Amino acid sequence: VLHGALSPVGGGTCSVLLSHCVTRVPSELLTQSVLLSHRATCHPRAEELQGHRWATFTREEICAYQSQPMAEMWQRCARRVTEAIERVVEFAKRLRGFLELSQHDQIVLLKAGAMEVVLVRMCRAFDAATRTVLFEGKLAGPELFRSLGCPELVASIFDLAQGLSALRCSESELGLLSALLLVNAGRPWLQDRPRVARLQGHLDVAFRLLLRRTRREGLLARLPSPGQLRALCSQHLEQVQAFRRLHPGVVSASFPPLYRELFAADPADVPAGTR
Ligand SMILES: O=C(C1CCS(=O)(=O)CC1)N1CC[C@](c2ccc(OCc3ccccc3)cc2)(S(=O)(=O)c2ccc(F)cc2)C1
Repeated sequence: VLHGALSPVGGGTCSVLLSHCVTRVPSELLTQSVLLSHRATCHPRAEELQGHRWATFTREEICAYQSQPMAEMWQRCARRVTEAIERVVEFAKRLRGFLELSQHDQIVLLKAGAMEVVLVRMCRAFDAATRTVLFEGKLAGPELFRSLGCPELVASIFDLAQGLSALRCSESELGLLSALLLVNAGRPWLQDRPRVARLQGHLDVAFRLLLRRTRREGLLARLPSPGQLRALCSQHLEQVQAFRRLHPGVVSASFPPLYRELFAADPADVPAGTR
């Protein structure tokens, strides 16, 4: 699925015409194109989030979610996170230099980093005052997700969103942070590590210059650590396995193919030659 989504045929990249800002230095051009790619692939858009006074779910609606079967709630979340990951794939395709990497390395970087970008992007849809997140059109607290049966994972997701929203990141900061979560030369299985490292270097310089320009250098020390993001993604994988043991067949029968490919690859799915 990921391979198909990356094929240039499926929606070409839009190389942003930055003709109107001839005075900018390369790193500011890069920052601007990352910001445009980020804004184009986040939903809802920043304006919609700020302007709108989102409603919270009523007690009855929360009870309805809490009494849904576990499999139904898992399917809902799997569908929504897959939609979010598809937008992250689109964001990656618009990142200058990403599509020039080998398909193999593009897939390696997305498999390792797409979920981390979704978790970082989540803080945009998070309301710190009420500790709620936008879910299916209204603001939901962790208790709404009770029927998932994984309270620690839900708590970790909310903690991360709470921590990130306290940093009050700008869309440019979130865009460059997301780009650096994807273009990470430290990921395992990369074929052309030096090439990824060069692209990562440009993004790192652009991020640092942005932070210096806006006097936000202190942000770097307060961002979630790679270990925290990795731990959350591992917790998610453990819970997917636990869910599959409780409900054999549901994931393969009714979860999105992209979700299955990323988080529930069956040994049986692996091409015979490499089993
Ligand atoms: O916020 C987003 C999107 C971020 C990218 S965007 O472009 O700004 C559109 C909005 N989210 C995408 C969907 C959401 C999501 C987040 C993490 C996640 O982790 C994997 C998982 C799978 C199954 C069970 C538990 C956890 C799954 C879905 S959600 O459903 O609202 C959800 C929320 C809290 C929670 F505790 C569980 C689910 C949050």
